Order: sequence, then C-alpha cells, then structure tokens
Amino acid sequence: MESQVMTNPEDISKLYRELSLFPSLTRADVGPVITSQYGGKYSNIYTEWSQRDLERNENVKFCRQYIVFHDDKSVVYSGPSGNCTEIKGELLSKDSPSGDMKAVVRESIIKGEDKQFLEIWSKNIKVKSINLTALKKHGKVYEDDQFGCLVWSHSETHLLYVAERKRLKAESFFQVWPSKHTLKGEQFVFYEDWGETLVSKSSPVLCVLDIEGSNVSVLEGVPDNISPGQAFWAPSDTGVVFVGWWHEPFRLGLKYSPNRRSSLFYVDLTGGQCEQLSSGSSAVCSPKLSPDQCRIIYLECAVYGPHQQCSRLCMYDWYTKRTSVVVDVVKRPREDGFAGIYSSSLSPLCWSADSQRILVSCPQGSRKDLLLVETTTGSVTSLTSKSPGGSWSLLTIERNLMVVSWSSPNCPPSLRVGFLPLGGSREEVDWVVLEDSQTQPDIDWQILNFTPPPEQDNSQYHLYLGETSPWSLLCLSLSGGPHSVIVADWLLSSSVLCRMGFAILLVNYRGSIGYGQDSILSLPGNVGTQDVKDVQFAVESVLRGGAFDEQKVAVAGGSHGGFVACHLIGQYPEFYKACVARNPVINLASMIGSTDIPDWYTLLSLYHCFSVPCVCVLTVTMYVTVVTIQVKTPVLLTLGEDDKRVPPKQGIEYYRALKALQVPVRLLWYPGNNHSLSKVDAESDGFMNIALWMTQHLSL
Ligand SMILES: CSCC[C@H](NC=O)C(=O)N[C@@H](CO)C(=O)O
Repeated sequence: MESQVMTNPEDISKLYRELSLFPSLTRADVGPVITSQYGGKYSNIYTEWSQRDLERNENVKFCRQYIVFHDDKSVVYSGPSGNCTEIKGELLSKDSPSGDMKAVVRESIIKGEDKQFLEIWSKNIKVKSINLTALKKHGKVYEDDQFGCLVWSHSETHLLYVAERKRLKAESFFQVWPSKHTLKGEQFVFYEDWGETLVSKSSPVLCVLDIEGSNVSVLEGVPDNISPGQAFWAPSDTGVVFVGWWHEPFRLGLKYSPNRRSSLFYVDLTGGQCEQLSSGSSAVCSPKLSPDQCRIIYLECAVYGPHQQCSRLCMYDWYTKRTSVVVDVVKRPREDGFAGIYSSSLSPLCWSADSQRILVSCPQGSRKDLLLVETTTGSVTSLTSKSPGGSWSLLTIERNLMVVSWSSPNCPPSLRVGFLPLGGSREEVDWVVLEDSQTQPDIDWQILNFTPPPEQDNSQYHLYLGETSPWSLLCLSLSGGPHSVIVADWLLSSSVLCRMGFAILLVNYRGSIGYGQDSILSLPGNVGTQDVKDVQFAVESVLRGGAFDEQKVAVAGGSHGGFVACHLIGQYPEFYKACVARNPVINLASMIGSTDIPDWYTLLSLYHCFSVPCVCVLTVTMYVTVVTIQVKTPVLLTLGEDDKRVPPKQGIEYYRALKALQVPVRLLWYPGNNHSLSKVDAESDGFMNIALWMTQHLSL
C-alpha cells in the first residue's frame, strides 16, 4: 500500500492554482423570444460566473451570453455569442420583463467615499443615473440573498428594492451648536443586526423608484416590528408582496437558519394597508408569483428546532386567498426515492409556462436533483435521478427553457439547457451543453451507504451515506450544520487533495438534511455521540476494505463538523494522525452568550432559548472537557476574526487546552473573515496549511 502523495509546497500550490481556475455559475437569465429574418426563433441567455483571482486576491464576477435557437420544445442550435466580460461595481442588475431596459444598482468610490447609484439603461444609452447616496431617502441598498431584490413593476415604470432605513445623525449631549434633525445622546446606542454575513443590516425598508419622475419613496405601512425582504410586485402592480421577519424578542442570525418566525405580507400602494397572507406561526421564504399572476408558491418550515429541515411547499391563491400545502414534510424517503424538499430558496424563476408546475433543485441524499412538482396534485418526479450522478442546480426557467449548472466531484460546473416536457408527458429532458468542463483525471468517486450496528441504532432513524474516491490515504471531511449536507458536486479543496494522492471520505452523518425529516430529528439530544459514532463507523467500514493504511487517517471539519472532528480525536485518541478544525464549536456553555443563533441550544440539548444554562448544557460542556484531556492528535485550527456564528474565542479555548496538554497545535487567525473563511487569501492560505499539516503529520 505504497502511497505517492505530493508533499512539495511548490507542487501543491501549482495544482491549487490550476484547479482554482474553474469558475462556478451564479446566475442565468433567458431573454425574450426573437424571430430571425429567416423565421427561426431564438433567445439570448445571459450568464454570470464567479472565479477566484489569486493575483488580485478577490472573487471576480464575469458574464457570458449564449444564443439558443429553438422551436419551443427543443433546442435546434446553440452557441456562445461573444467572449466573457468582467462585471465591476454592480451590486444588483435586472432586465425589464420586455427585455427593453436594464436596471443596475452600482457602487462607486468617488473622492474616497462609497456612493450608490441606480441606473436605467435602454438600448445603448444609460438613460438615468440616480445618486441614491445623495438623495438620502434611505441607507445602503441590500444586495444579499436574504432580503435583497431589484424588481421591475409589470408596467416597467417602477423599480422595487430593499435598503437600510435612514438613520438620523446622532450627536453628543454636549454638542454646543446642535444641528437640525439630529438625535441627541444617541451616539452610542446599540443597533441589533441579523447576524453572520448580515452584519450592519438591521432595519430594512422597501423602496420604490418612479422611473419617469426619478423619485424614490420608502413604502409606508410595513409594521415596525418586522424586517421586510424578498419583495415583488403584486398582480397588476397594486402593491408589493414580501416576507417579513419578526424582531421579537431580538434579531437572531438568519444565515443557514430559514426557521425564523416570518410571514408573507402584502402592502397596498394606495392606502398603505398591510395584510398578513400566511399564518404567522411558521417560517416562510422565497415566494414566487406564477406567470399567470394568480398564485404564489413559497417554502415553509417550523419555527425554531433544527435550523434546516424538511420544508413544505405551499401555495397562496391570489384571488381566493386560500393557502394549500402542495408538498408536505417527508419523514422518510419514499419508495420512488423522493426524500422531501430541503431548500431555503427557490430559483428566481421556477414556474413552468402553464403556471401549473414548479421546479425545485435540492439535495436528495448525497446528490442534488431537479424535482418537478405538479401544483394541482402535489406529485413530485425527479428530472435528473436517471442522469449522470452529481449535482443539478436550477439557475432559471423561462417559457419552459431550463438553464442549469451541473457538476460532480471530478467535473467542474458546466452550463446546460433543456426544455421541460409538456405537462402529462413522460419524455426525458434532452440536455444540451452550452459550456462544457473537463473531467479531472485521477479523480474517481462513488457514493457508499452504511447501516450502523444495532447498538448504535436510533429507533428514529438508521441510515447514512458517505462519498469516497478510492486512493491510498484517507482524509475525512465532515458536514457541519449539523443539519446540512455534502452533496456530490465540485469542491476545490477536495479535488486538489485527491489530485495530491489523498482519498477523501465525505460523511453525512444521521441528522444531515436530504434523508427525510426523521433523520434530522434523530440528532438533537445526541450530538457528540450519534454524529461522532456514525463518522467513526463509516471510517472503520471503509478501512476494513483494506485499500487504506490505518495509520494514515486524518480528520477535517468546519463549524459543527469541527466539533465532531474534535470529539473524534478525543474519543478515539490513537486513531487520527492529524486534525483540522475550521471555526469549531468547542464549549457549548460559552457559545450561548456569544453566537448569533443562541436558540441552537434548543435542538442540541433541549435547552430553552431564553432561559439560563441548564444541567443539560453543562453536562455536554464537561463531556467536551473530558474528551479533550485524552487528545494526542496534532490539531490545526483556522479561525475567522469576524465570525459571528462560532466566535473565534471558541477555537482559542481549545488552543489553550491543547497547549496545556502539550499536544501539537497551530492556530491560523484570519482578520476580515467570517464563519466560512471564504475570502480568496484566507481560503488559499488555509488550504495550503491544511495540505501541509496533513502531509507532515501523516509522515508522508
Ligand atoms: C452555533 S453554530 C452551529 C454550527 C453551524 N451551524 C449553522 O450555521 C455550522 O455548522 N455551519 C456550517 C454550515 O451549515 C458550516 O460549514 O459553516
């Protein structure tokens, strides 16, 4: 079992540089149908991509357009129309429904100050450029996926977007010549925000630009105790529909947490009346209006409890005002393989042209599939389960032309289009590749299923899966969350490690999403045991196959995956020869006072969100301390200074404990980085250190 692993830093960085060139797809829009002079019909497809630029130390965004000739049922001819163009300074952009105009929210630094503009483009002219910063109607425009939007009215006369509420200037009590319209003594008042990645986003407001008059107004009527976002124009532009998240008792982190109490609202433009359209006792997100403007589809899940869980697909009928559940929570995967809907966002356009069907891309076990839902019957069929394994992500669907991104562990993202078969048809989709990508040599992968031994069975659920590429050294990577999932898609770090000669086992322990709601509910109360034992069982099962050296196993995980990694080296002290933990959860008791999602403890230890630490939490904490004492494995910690989710003090606590125990430990501290450590320099430096830590401690 002789291993040939790359150990030279020069070679590893060269490989990283090579594989980091593959871009990922972030957006696609289908333009209107145009009839050529010869009678052929075509549409332009606009795509946006993101790529790491190691020289400039940033993720660059670029666009490329394609032309697709079709007969409304199938693609006749397709190809790129021109080269790529880098996009700079655009925070948001959107073509008008007719395709005649384009709106852009642009950020520009003028004389050292950040300014925001709202631009309207028509043909080859920028017809308007409105200085939003100078107008002072509101604060910064929201560009995030949580609240942000830029939406044309159906009439194409108005634009809707979300921005921070205008804040009056605050002045000291001792200001000798107070200015008008200032708030005295409010200089040091604390403003809550919406947590990780939404720092300084506190009180969003809905804003409307009247294009003709260049007039911006902030919509009135939205209750003060909710934050609006994900807005769009109601049928006939009579008002605006939006999701509102309640502030009470205080703002909890929203990132990776679609379980926050929220509802659908409608605010009328004439009277400013606000109406609640959904129950108010659940969490909703991602409302999308049907092409016939009659129905709104949205996702709903229970409030609190697991942060990510199986969603309901709900539908609100605009005219009857009735809500129906189209697809309910799925407890266990059905015989046909459908395991439920696990998503916190539907794609920007997701309706079929007949306003009868919905497309959802979401994890189904370890793969991400494209599901077709009939809204009248609730029937769900997979459009991709028979296609090559990997991950299918819907970018958009317009007039039944679907645009998707496909990738797998050995193939970077490629761009594909295909027509949705007509309702009732059993035809397979004929996918046409618009932008191909190369399958990487020397990387192979497969999905493995394991059943835990009877003593580790959990009567609530008993199945989990892992993925591995068969090489001679084993390195584990663990999903975080704990309610998230690793699907079989392209992952830069795993592909570089594979090309270096490592085998990667990516483990989805019981509690991961994509395997039914029962799997998710089986973990709360059992963290540190069920997840840890599942991973250990998966590793030992793979090792029993004899393809790997038992003395050369490393473990890596981030966040809750870091918590599991630290437990593994504590509970199995001789087993792992190297450990890497990104922003790991270490001390549950100190987490509650510092994370942006303290309610997390409800699911971990049945600890109530707003009471004081109870015996459960303290017991778990002591358990962590006990397992730490046994650690022998060298640990590399990578911490983000600005992490609001798992504050870096958690990792520092662990660092100090390991130092005291004289266990080799190295701590990497990344300023300006949050929980994901995804800035280009942090990610690349982190990767190099991880690769070298493993090669060093596996003695390669
Ligand atoms: C109190 S933090 C819990 C861990 C964290 N959960 C949600 O943010 C986590 O594990 N995050 C994952 C993503 O879900 C990660 O990889 O960062």
